[in-house]
Formats: sequence, C-alpha cells, structure tokens
Amino acid sequence: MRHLRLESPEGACVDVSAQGAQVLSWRDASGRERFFLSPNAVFAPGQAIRGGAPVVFPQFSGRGALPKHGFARGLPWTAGPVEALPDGLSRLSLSLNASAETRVLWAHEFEAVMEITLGARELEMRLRVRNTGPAPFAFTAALHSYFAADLSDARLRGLAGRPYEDAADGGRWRLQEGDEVAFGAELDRVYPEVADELTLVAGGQGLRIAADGFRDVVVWNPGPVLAAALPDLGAGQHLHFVCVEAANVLHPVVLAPGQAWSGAQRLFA
Ligand SMILES: O=P(O)(O)OC[C@H]1O[C@@H](O)[C@H](O)[C@@H](O)[C@@H]1O
Repeated sequence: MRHLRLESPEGACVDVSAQGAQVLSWRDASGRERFFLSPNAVFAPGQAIRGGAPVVFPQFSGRGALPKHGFARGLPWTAGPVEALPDGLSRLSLSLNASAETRVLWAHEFEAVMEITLGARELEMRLRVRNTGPAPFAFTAALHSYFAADLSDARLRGLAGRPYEDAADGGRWRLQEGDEVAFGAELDRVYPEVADELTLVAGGQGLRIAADGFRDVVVWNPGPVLAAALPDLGAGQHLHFVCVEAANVLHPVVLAPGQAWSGAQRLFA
C-alpha cells in the first residue's frame, strides 16, 4: 500500500496513506508523535486504517444508507506533487473522483481533494469537495483525528457549557458540565456549532485544535469494552488516544452543480 512522506526544513514530518488520503503520523519539529496508529491496524485495500486521521466522506458514521463513515477512507486517492509554499510550509494534495465504484454506492459526480500542509509546528488537513455533476447533492463528512494521548491524564478544553448529542447513550442531548472533557468509559459525542479553538492537554503538553468549514466537533473514545471488540484496535488500546473530529454531522452540506465546499482541521503543537 502506497505511503507518502512530507517533511519540513525544520524536521517536522507527516506520513500519509494514499488509500483514504489519510494522515498516519505527524511529528512536529520537536519530534513528538501527535497521532495514534493502532498496532493492530490493517493495511489492505478497501479496509479502513485504524488511527491517524481518516477522511470520512460522504456519510458520517451509520447516518445514512452508505457503508459506515462513507467510502472515501477505503479507496485509493491520487497524489499530486509536493509543493513548497512561502513561510517554510510544504503541501501534499491527493484527489478522489467519482468512479464506477463510487457511483454504485452514491450516484453523484464529485471531485474531492485533501490538502495536507505542514509547517514546523503546525499541520492543516483541508478537504475540498466540488460537485462536478448536473444535479445537487448533500453529504456529511469528518476529519476523524486519533490524537496520541494517555487517557488517564487527557483533558479536552473549550467545550464548557455546550450541548451535545450523546451517541453512547441513544442520542440523548446533554450539557457539558465542567470546563474540561475527561475520559474513561466509552464516550461518543457530537457538539454542534463549535467555532472556538479547542486544546487537548495530555502528557503536560497542549495541542491547539482549530477548524473551519466544519460546524460540529465529534469526541470519541471507545472505552475498554468496545476497544476489545474491535479486532483492529484490541484490549487496552483505547488508553492511548482520543478522537477529536472536525465534522459536519447534523447539517449536511448541500452543493449545487459546479459549487464547491472546503473544511479544515488545523493543529498547532
Ligand atoms: O470503527 P469506525 O467505523 O472507524 O468508527 C469509529 C467511531 O467513529 C466515531 O466518529 C463515531 O462517532 C463512533 O460512533 C464510531 O464508533
């Protein structure tokens, strides 16, 4: 399976799988790994890779008729050349177009592009979607980042007082109590309309997480029972990551013919 690498002059490095246009690893210039990749991840055509930052498109989770989290994460994307940008940034772009394989599942013409832009201490993952067909379509999407974190001391800041849909409890709506989200048991939440920057604090260090184009934030950790039941994760592996996803779940994006949308998750180490 094809993997690509992007490096910054200061020594930051990102590894990307061409299947799914999925970031698998990001080390900032200090050398610290920021993503979790499951030791039991399976690298096989069509199979989602457990960890890094899967691209969820054109359907979030099981909220529709498509395979869970859509088809983009299981398909090979086409990588373009690495571009050197001003300010020491470098960018890798990968694209996915409608094909016989996607039309069987989803009868729409589209072009999707993932732009992965690396700096010394920052990473931007931007998904662009264009409607290249004659009819409008709607989609949901997410950048499903698995951040490396020791679950016992991981805290997510920036969601205080916000309502969330609790997918781990039948979709009940609740209010975020306290300033921080802490982890332990299974947690699966959609926080709508989050425009503020979040901070994931773990191991005494903070990672700032910003987004644009995506209206919702999904926070997920499978907890011990589900982790053990997922063959590509395994017992105890939930202790090593927290998913904080830039997502459009509750309000699908609608694109008229020729129209384009873009959304990004931006990370600052
Ligand atoms: O196992 P998958 O298909 O990669 O999904 C992982 C999780 O992804 C999260 O985004 C969802 O909110 C969870 O409900 C889901 O279980």
